[in-house]
Amino acid sequence: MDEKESEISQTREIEILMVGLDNAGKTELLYTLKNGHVVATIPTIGYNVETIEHKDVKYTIYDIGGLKTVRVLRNFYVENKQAVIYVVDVSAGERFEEAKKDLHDLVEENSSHLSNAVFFILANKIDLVPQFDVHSLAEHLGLNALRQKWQIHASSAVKDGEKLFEIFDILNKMIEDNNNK
Ligand SMILES: Nc1nc2c(ncn2[C@@H]2O[C@H](COP(=O)(O)OP(=O)(O)OP(=O)(O)O)[C@@H](O)[C@H]2O)c(=O)[nH]1
Ligand SMILES: [Mg+2]
Repeated sequence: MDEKESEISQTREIEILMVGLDNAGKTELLYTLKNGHVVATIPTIGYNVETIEHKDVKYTIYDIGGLKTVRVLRNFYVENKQAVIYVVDVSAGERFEEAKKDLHDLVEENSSHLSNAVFFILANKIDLVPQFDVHSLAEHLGLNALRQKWQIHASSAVKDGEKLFEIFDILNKMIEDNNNK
């Protein structure tokens, strides 16, 4: 790698939209990643944005409040996002249908901006239901209907600690593969 190339790779930036229903655990995930420890959260009325550096890549994450009245805000932040992290509370099975509709609404309402984004579905709060089958969530959410690349992974924003950084490694690879397709 010559000097110029290495300069470019060091300043790589990835913008991520993080969405999902209220109480899914988005803000907990964001600040556990940012601060390295669990924080007390309150429902997000608006959004949070943080930049986190990991292995020479800067990830800027827009965490949009999921309450019904707040979530429309996301439509103002979809531009230039290479990835969407869609967070689902796996302990709230009664809300899977609502999450499915919400996810597909997001994609339909922003089809041009998100046409080349990758989708990272986080089956969060897995610590509360450790036996939960993540693949069944893919079916509940109708992920096979998505035209974009997607993956689904389990997480616990309160228990996983440093392991959460794997999200970035997987996302990075997904984005690279997507750009080279
Ligand atoms: N047990 C457990 N609790 C979690 C997990 N992630 C988040 N929580 C808790 O769930 C509650 C809601 O988390 P938030 O991060 O505020 O949820 P949110 O998705 O940002 O919600 P909105 O801001 O309303 O959209 C908080 O009490 C968190 O501590 C998890 O993985 N496991
Ligand atoms: Mg929040």
